[in-house]
Order: sequence, then C-alpha cells, then structure tokens
Amino acid sequence: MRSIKIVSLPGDGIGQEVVASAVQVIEKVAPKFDLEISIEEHLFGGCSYDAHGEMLTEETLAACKNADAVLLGAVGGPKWENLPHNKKPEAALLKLRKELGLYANIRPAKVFDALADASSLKKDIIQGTDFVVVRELTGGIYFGQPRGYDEEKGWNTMVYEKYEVERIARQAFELARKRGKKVTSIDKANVLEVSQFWRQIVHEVHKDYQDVVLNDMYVDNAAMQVVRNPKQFDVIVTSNLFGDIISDISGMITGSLGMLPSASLGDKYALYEPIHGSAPDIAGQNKANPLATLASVAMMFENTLDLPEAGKLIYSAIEDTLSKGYRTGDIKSEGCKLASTTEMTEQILTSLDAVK
Ligand SMILES: NC(=O)c1ccc[n+]([C@@H]2O[C@H](COP(=O)([O-])OP(=O)(O)OC[C@H]3O[C@@H](n4cnc5c(N)ncnc54)[C@H](O)[C@@H]3O)[C@@H](O)[C@H]2O)c1
Ligand SMILES: CC(C)[C@H](C(=O)O)[C@@H](O)C(=O)O
Ligand SMILES: [Mg+2]
Repeated sequence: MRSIKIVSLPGDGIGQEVVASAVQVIEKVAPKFDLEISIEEHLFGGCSYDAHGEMLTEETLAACKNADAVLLGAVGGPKWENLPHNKKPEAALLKLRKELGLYANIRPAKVFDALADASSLKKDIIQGTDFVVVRELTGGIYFGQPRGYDEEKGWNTMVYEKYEVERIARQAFELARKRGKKVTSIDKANVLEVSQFWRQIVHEVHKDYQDVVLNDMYVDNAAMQVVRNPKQFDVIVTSNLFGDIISDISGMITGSLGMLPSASLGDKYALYEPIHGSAPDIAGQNKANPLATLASVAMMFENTLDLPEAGKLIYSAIEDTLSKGYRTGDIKSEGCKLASTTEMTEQILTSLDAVK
C-alpha cells in the first residue's frame, strides 16, 4: 500500500463546504487504488487570521512543503476586506503560490455533455468545448515592483523575466502536444511592451515545438472569442492577470464558476484548487457546487499521484451524477433534481461505486 500525505486548506466561506466534500471523495477513491491517504487540515486565510493573527502561519507553510499535494478551497470575504492590502487573505494566497514556486496554473474548461444546456449561451456554441488555460501564476503585475498607492495615485508594475515566459510557454507547448497541438498565446502586444516581450519569447520557444500550431491573440478579442466560438481553442497560454480574467469567463461556457478546477504546479510542489472564490453570497447555506473542487481532486490523482485511472473514475462519477439530473443551484435547469452541496456529494459517492 502506498502512503500519501495531503494537506487540506479549506479556507473561508464555501471553501469549507467544498473541501469537506472533496475529503469524502478522496477517502472513498484512495482504497480502490491501494492508497493510504492521510489528510492533514490547516487553517489558511481569514480563518487563520482570526485564530492566530496571521493569514499564513509558518506552520501551515511548512506543512504544505512537507505534503505530497495541497488541496485548497478558497480564501477571503467581507470580514477581512478592510485590512491593509498586504495583510488580506488574497495576499496570503499569492505568498503561498510564490513560496511553493507554483508558476503554472492549469485551468481546464471542459463542458460536460449533461450540462450543455446549463449555460445561457447557445448549446451548439458550447457543446464539445474543451480547452485549457495555462496561466502564469507567480509573476506579472501581481508581483511586480514598485507597487502601492498614496493620496494622489496608485501604481503597479507588470514585469516578465525571460525565464518566466520560457517556462510557462514550454508547459503550454508540452500540454498541447498531448492534446490538440494548438496554442493560442494571449497578450496585449499592441499596447504593452511587456506583452511584446512575452510574444517574442513565446515564438522563440515555439521553435522547439514546430509540430504545434501557435497563434497570438489580443486579450480583448480573446475575451470575446471565448464566448463567441470557444471550440477554436485548445491550449491558451497567458500572463497572470489575463489568465485570471479569461478563466472566469470560461465559467459562462461550462455553466458556472463552480465547474472549473485547477492545478497549480511548480518544480517541487503542487496545489489543487477550484478557480472560484469563497462566494460570501451563498457561504454557510449548503448551496455551493462542489464539482470544481472534485474535478481538482481528479487532477491531483492524475498529475501528482500519477493515477490517471483514479482521475477518470472521478470524472465518470461527475458525468453520471449530472446525467441523472442532479444539480446545485448554480447549474440548475428545468426538470433537474435540485441538490445541496451535501446531497450532490452523496450522489457522487454513490456513483463512484457504480461507475467503471
Ligand atoms: N482562490 C481563491 O481563494 C479565490 C478565488 C477568487 C476569489 N476569491 C475571493 O473570494 C471572495 C469572493 O469573491 P467573488 O464574489 O468575486 O468571487 P466568487 O468566485 O467567490 O463568486 C462569484 C459568484 O460565483 C458564485 N460561485 C462561485 N463559486 C461557486 C460554487 N462553487 N457554487 C456555486 N456558486 C458559486 C458565487 O456565489 C458568486 O455569485 C473575495 O474575497 C475574493 O478575493 C478567492
Ligand atoms: C483571490 C485572488 C488572489 C485569485 C487570483 O487573482 O489569482 C483568484 O481570483 C484566483 O483566480 O485564484
Ligand atoms: Mg480569479
């Protein structure tokens, strides 16, 4: 039996609810693949601040560095919104990503067949959509210096070093090789020098991947193209801020933000998290869609634990549950069986035993 240690960071708001669901699924799947998984929960974000006066304690950080993989819910919420900028839960999330060197954020946007009518967009536009946003996660305007604001002005700096663009471009080309062999690099090279630089480096890296088609797209057009014709995309590679925005837009394709998982990968560590936030508007009401987090767990089994079959099993259970008509409120449609977070989880657990 293989022993695996996972650190879970439920965080704030619905983070607590969706990670509770994920823990049950991990515990159900692990024995099927001869895994002994220990899940160690730590405080992170606003809840950690309330308990310890710090959003990310040294202890939590050390635990993450000592784990095979980290599973995160979400952080933030109105309670901590008025703290100084660098003390907010969101700043702690950036610190965690930086400390763990998680430069590649892989955000798949795949439309489940059963949900082709959950989006307000036309079914023939979204059905069959399957692309991945490869978002640079530890650089760009999120981290550039100088940054700050005073009474007269506010400022941030968007910087990319050559090695940062090279390594994220390689991730995207490697991924495209395993998929549809097409990369779209999204930038704002018509205005920003940093984007011109980005484009130049991506094209240099492309010389090593001539079997993959590369095209460039400006971010404003890309935002429109993602909802106009999402099937044109295979792998999207882009900077930290543009990737944040483009991936949330994908929520319109998949039916909800609650359907979008992610893997944040570096050379040493891996963290898995849904792309959505703590959803204060529905927190504590047992309404959150756990499927983005469960799909993140599937990615964890596929990547870090090298068990693609376990990942597939979770995806099949999601497909099965959706095809039986179970839906949380965010993806509900006429005639569906409206389910709470816990009911959805129970259905997934049942499906995990039923599907192959
Ligand atoms: N990774 C993270 O920890 C993360 C990501 C995004 C936002 N945030 C933080 O979360 C807080 C709230 O941010 P926001 O409201 O802009 O974005 P959000 O993603 O929390 O919510 C946006 C909308 O989507 C809905 N939604 C999101 N996830 C859902 C789910 N799983 N099931 C059903 N509905 C879901 C919410 O109810 C809300 O209406 C902020 O403090 C923000 O900074 C954290
Ligand atoms: C909360 C925030 C710092 C974060 C980001 O912008 O990266 C979130 O929006 C995300 O997409 O994970
Ligand atoms: Mg975001």
